[in-house]
Amino acid sequence: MQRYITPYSFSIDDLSLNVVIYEHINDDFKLIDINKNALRDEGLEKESIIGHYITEIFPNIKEFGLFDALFEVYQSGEKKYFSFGYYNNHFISSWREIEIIKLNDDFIMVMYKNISARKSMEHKLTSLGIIVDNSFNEIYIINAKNYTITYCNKQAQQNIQYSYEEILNLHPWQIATQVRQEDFKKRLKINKKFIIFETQHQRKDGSYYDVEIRIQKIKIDKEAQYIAIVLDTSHKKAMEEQLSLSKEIIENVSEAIVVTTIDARIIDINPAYTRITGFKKEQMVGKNPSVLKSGRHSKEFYKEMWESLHTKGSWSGEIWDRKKTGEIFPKMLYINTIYDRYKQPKYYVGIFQDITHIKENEETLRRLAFYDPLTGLANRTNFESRLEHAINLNIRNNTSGALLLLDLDNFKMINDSLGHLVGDELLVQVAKRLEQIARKSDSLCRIGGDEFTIILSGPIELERIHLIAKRILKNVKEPYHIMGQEIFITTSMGITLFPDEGTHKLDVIKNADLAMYQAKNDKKDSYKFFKYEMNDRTLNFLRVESDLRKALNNDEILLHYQPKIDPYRKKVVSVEALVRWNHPKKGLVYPDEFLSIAESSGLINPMGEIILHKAMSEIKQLNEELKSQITVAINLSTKQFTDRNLKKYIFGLIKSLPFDVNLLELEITESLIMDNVEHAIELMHQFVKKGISISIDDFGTGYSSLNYLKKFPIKYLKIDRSFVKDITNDEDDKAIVSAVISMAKNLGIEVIAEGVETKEHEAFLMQHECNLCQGYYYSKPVDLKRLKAFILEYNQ
Ligand SMILES: Nc1nc2c(ncn2[C@@H]2O[C@H](COP(=O)(O)O[C@H]3[C@@H](O)[C@H](n4cnc5c(=O)[nH]c(N)nc54)O[C@@H]3COP(=O)(O)O)[C@@H](O)[C@H]2O)c(=O)[nH]1
Repeated sequence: MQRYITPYSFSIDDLSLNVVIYEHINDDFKLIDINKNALRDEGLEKESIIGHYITEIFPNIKEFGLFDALFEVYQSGEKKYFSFGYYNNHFISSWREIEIIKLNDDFIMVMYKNISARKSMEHKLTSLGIIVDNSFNEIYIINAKNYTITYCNKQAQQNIQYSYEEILNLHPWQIATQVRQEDFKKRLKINKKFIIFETQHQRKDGSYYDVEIRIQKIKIDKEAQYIAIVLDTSHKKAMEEQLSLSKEIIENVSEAIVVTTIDARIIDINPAYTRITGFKKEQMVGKNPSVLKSGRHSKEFYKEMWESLHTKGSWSGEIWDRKKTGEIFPKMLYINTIYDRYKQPKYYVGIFQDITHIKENEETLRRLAFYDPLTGLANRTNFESRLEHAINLNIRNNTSGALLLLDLDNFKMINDSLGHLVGDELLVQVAKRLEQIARKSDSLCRIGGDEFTIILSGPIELERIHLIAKRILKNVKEPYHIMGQEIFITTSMGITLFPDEGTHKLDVIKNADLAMYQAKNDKKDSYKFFKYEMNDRTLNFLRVESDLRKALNNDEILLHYQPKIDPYRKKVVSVEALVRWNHPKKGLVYPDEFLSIAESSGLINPMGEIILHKAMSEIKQLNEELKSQITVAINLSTKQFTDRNLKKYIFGLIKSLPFDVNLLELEITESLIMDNVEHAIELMHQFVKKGISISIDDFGTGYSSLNYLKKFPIKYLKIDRSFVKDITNDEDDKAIVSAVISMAKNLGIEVIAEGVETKEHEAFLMQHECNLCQGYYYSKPVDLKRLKAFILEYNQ
């Protein structure tokens, strides 16, 4: 008999809901009745559960809150609705929506429906919403009728930088701004499942990014909508561009590139690889790069390469390989390992360059560093190291070697007159002749313009050295036929023995140099053995002499002029020509450094002629330009004065230039006259007769003989600057200078004071009626241009 009473007049089996009746007994709920729907839904047999407690039927019932809910309703009598997820093994397997009603006595009615399907749909929709919202793609829903955007996800807002509300006010073509409105609509109208196209989206700030848009027509709530899924492809595009750039670079670089698997099978090569080796891609793919092996390297070489690849992941070095033609060539190879994402070696990439030309250049540079490009002989650097080696060898073997240093005589003249091409060819031919004389074990070098050396390796006897030296002189002076001309040249040679006369290369070279200069100065076309008497002073003398010889030909001799002043009229009346040497290496050289050498080597005569010619023509030009009558005083040295040609030369110049003889003054020293008084007086008279003035230079430093002075036809007497220097404070100098001035006056000789450096000097000299003054107080010796400027300013 049914003991519970439901609110319904019909049986619980007639209810469409699932119904279960429990009775509260012993703090548990015993299942009293269950309707058919519930049995079917739960898949239960009525007999197996009737009379069982709920905690027996659902052992984990307390976990779902149902037990507590039953108890609550039992105690309060109040109806209770709630839903719960029923789960097994922690997974919700089904959902129930429940109404619990207290019946009569201790009975409780539970009505419920299985809402799993609805719950699952709700869950799906929520998940989809989350997915859509959080998708990395921009997602838009567009109304198919008016093309307004009705939805966009977060990514869309983030990418185009508009707010959700702002986007809802936009049309798709206001975002994909490069697609015109009509085109956009046209594309959507094409009856396809979905359309895909690439364009760009414009952000709110006006900037663009690449996108791929997929649009599909769907129905939402029976309304036609477009769903647009937009993928930001800017990274992809950039990667594509990067890739295509990399590919382009690989295809076009001049370096060969080869990619191999880790077991060294070629998988790719670039066009430069084919260009360099001659092998095409199809011939190389699958092969081991070692097919190019030249056979030049040892097994150890390759072993080391692989070891480096395995331990360091890279190798680089020069390697010789073979081209398809069989030709062996050097290459600079860099191999690197490419690793996969698990840091495992995956490929090797080899990059190489054909360095044949670099090797050739290195060889050329090596040759240039050690060999003379014109003759192919060893150059100075090479010579010095060979000499050092030869000295050491002879020291070890207790033998003697010899160094022969040759300098061609008057080579410069040939070079200058016949041109450098002839000069070069002459050097080449001289080198060839010397090569024929030197033995294989001797070392022939060209150490400078026209300087050659031969190192005769020891042991060598003196007799043989003489023999070789004579052969050299003989062979060198044989005529040369160059560019249709017959040319003659001789050489001067210095010889020294080593280690006997020097154990250091520089000493040996210096000795040979000294001997060579000696040969050149004594008699060209000769050789000289070094002697210890040839010391540094000699060498300097010989060098200066040799350089001076060149200076005369090279127009290195020039003149400076120092004005002589009439202090009463404040006028430049005369100038003294003072020689200077514009040395190609040392710059301006003063007479103290070269005059005595010029004198003792006899070069003073040709140099004196240059000075006379320059001084007279330059002052003639100056007088013409300034319309002046300035006298030029030219110094004459003893050797010049005794030169028979001097008079002829000066008279010749006066005539040929022509030069106003009244403006020419010759300065000679007392000592010059005293060397040969009769000749001097005779010559002076001849000059004076012609109209030339004579002045006595450095008066007071030599004989200062008044007796003689009376006999000399001189116009001026120059008081040496050593007396003038102290005239303002040295009583002796004061006395000497005033005496000389008055004495000269008595003899009708005018006085010029040298070394006037101060106003006081000038004042003293004027007080004693000195005629002319010369010195730094007015002007130092200056070049012609500055002299002109000085005269213009001073004579104003
Ligand atoms: N045979 C030739 N001898 C020449 C020629 N040119 C110059 N010389 C002689 O060389 C000596 C040195 O001359 P230089 O170095 O040119 O010196 C001259 C002046 O610079 C110097 N001088 C002139 N004024 C002063 C001064 O106020 N103070 C000072 N400390 N030095 C001064 O004196 C030299 C000129 O001397 P001098 O000839 O005696 O007037 C010198 O002996 C020259 O003669 C040449 O072409 N041929």
